[in-house]
Amino acid sequence: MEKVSPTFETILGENPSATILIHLEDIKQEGNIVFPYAKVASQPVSGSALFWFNQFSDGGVDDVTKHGICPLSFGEKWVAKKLILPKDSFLGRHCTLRKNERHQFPVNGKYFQKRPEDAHKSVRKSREGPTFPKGKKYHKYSVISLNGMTDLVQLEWRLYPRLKEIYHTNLDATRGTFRDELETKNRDVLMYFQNFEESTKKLVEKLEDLPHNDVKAAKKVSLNPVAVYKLLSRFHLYYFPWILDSPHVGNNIKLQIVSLVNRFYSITDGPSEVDYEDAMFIILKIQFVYDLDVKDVAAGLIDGVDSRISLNALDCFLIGKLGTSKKFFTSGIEWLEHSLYLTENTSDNSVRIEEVYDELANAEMLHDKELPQEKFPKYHFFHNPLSEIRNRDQRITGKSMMYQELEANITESKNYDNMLWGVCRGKIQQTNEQKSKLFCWYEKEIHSSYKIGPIKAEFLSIRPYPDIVQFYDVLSDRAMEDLRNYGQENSFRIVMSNGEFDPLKSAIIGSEDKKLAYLESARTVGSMNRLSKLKALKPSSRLPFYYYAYPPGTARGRHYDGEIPNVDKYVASFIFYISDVEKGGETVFHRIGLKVTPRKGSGIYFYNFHSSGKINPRMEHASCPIVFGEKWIVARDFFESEQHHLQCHLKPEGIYEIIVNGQSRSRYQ
Ligand SMILES: O=C(O)CCC(=O)C(=O)O
Ligand SMILES: [Fe+2]
Repeated sequence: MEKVSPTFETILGENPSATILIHLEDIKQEGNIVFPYAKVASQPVSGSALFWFNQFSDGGVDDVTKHGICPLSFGEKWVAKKLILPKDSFLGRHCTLRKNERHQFPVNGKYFQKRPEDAHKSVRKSREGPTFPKGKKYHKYSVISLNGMTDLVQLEWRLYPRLKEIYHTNLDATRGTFRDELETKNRDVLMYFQNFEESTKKLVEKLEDLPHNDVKAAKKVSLNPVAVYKLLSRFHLYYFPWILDSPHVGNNIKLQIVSLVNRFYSITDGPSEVDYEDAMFIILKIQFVYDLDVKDVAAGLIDGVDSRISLNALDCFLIGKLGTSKKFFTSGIEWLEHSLYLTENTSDNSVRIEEVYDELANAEMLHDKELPQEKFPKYHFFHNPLSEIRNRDQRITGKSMMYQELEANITESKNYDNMLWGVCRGKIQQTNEQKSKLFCWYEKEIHSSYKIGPIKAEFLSIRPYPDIVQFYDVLSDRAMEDLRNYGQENSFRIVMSNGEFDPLKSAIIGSEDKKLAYLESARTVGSMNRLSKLKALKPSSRLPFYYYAYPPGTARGRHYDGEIPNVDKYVASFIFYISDVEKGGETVFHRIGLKVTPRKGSGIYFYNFHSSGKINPRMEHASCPIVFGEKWIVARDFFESEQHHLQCHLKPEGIYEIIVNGQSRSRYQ
C-alpha cells in the first residue's frame, strides 16, 4: 500500500459532515490512521469503529480532520466506511449551533464542559467577526485606533458591576445541587472577575465605584500597554466565547450576561484577533527593545515604571508562543521560560506545565531548523543551535552580541538596528566631548504668529557643524489642542510595516492634513520658516501636513525623510511635538548617538541633504517605541525643487547650515 499524505475526506467533490470508519482487521504496528493536526493515531483493531465530524457547524472544513494512513510493508488492510453528507442532515442539534462551532460528542447523553483554562484555545482564527482592516479605515476597538481602547475600558467598567450583580443574584436564588451545578458551569465567570479585579484594582480608586464616565481616567488606563493587553485578553478569553457559544440553554447566568453584553457591544466592532496579537507583540517589543527582564515586566515593572499589573504564567505563555510563532525566538523563548518558572515555582496554575514544556520544545526545535548559517544571525535567533547548549546563560542572545560588536567599533558598525536600539536603551550616546560643544541660545529675530519674543533654541548635535536644532515653546497650548483635535477627527490608520516582525518597523497611525489644514499649517509653517532662519524656505502647496499619533508599543523604523523616488527631495524636515510622552518614544538619530526627548510645544529641524544632492547619512532617524502614554507629532517637509533661492548661495558640495541669529556658527568656531 502506498503511503498517503494527510488529506480531507471528500466524496464526489463534496465534503461529508461526518465519517464512520470500521476496522475489519487487526493489524499491529502498521497501517494506523493518523490525524496529525489532532495529534492522534488509531490502530486497526478488528470490529472497532471511529467516528468524527469533518466540518464545523457552518459547513467549513475542520483542519484537524486531515488524516492519512501509515504504509503497510506487506498484506492488506480492510476498512468499511460510511460518509454522512450535509444533505443527510442527521445533526439534530444543528439549530442550536452557532457559526464555526465544533460539534461535540455527547457521552452517555451528556456534553463535556470546556475546561475554563482551555478557553484561550476555543476562539478559532477563522471565527466570524472582524478581520484586520487594511487601508483607510479601522474598526472601533482596534488596539491602535486613537480612542478605541479608551472606549473599550469605559465599556468594561460599565459591564463589570452588572455582570457581578447577575452572577450573585442568580446564585443566591439557587439552592443545593442546582447551586453547585450553576457554580461549576460558570467558573469562567468567576475567573473573569478575578482577572478584571487583579488588573484594575491598582489603576482606579475603588473597584465598587468605577469611574466609567470619566474619560480621562479611562484614557490613562488605555495608555498602559499591560492594561491594554489584559483588557483585550479578557475579550478574547471570556466575552468572545460567551457570545459565540450562546445560547447557553439552562444557564441563567450566561443567558443574562450574553443578553446584557449584546445590548452594549457588537463583536464586529473588534478587537480583532490581530489586535489581540498586536497587544501581545507590543509587550514583547517593549521588553526586547528596552532590553528588559521578562521577570520584571511580568511582575509589573517596566523600565523603572510601575505598570501596576502583573502577568501570570498563561499570559507569559501566550506572549512567548506568539513570539516564537513569528520566529522571534530570542524573546519568545525568554517568555516561555518565565511561564515555566512561574508554573514550577509558584502556585500559578493558569496554564498546564505539560503545555509549556511542549511549546518550549517545539520552539527550540523550530529555532534550530530555521537558524541561518551566518556567523552573526539576526537578533531573532540565538547564535548556536539550542540543542547543543541547554544552559541558558551560555546561549548569548542577539542582545548581548550586539554590545560586543558595537563596542568593538561603534562608528564603523553597519548594524544600524542594533545601534538604534542601543540609543533607545541609553547604552549608546554622544561622547562627553561631543556633548561639551553643544549650546543653546535665544533666537531673537522671530515674529512667529504663535509667540512673540525670543525663542529658546538648542543644538543637539554639532559634528563638525550644527545639524539638528530643537526650538522650545514655539506652539501655544491652544494651537496644539487644535492640531490634535484636527488630527483626531481626520485620522486613519497607517501601517508602516515591511511585513517582517522587525520590532521597529511596525505600525503607527496618523492622518494627513488636507485642507483646514492648510490654514492651521500655514501659520505653523510660517513659524517654521522664521525659526529656520531661512526666511524664504518655501513650504510646498503640493505636500500635506502630517499628523502622527503613536499609542503605546508603536514605533517608527529607520528611514530618511529625503527622497520620493523620481519626484523630488525633501531638503529639510520639521517635526513638532504636540504632546509629551510619559515614557519612551524618543526620536533617535542613531548614527550620531542622539536621542531627542519629545517635549510638548517644541520642534526639531534638520536638513536631509547636502547641497550636492547627496543624502546626509547622519540624518537617518527613527522613533523608539512608546512605552507609556501617547506621542503626537506634526511633521512637515520642504521640497528641494522649490528652494531655488538657496542654490546660489552654496558651493556644489556645501552643507545647509542652521544659523544662529543670522550668523554661521561653523565660520566662527
Ligand atoms: O516620530 C518621530 O519622532 C519621528 C517622525 C519621523 O521621522 C517622520 O515623521 O518622518
Ligand atoms: Fe522622518
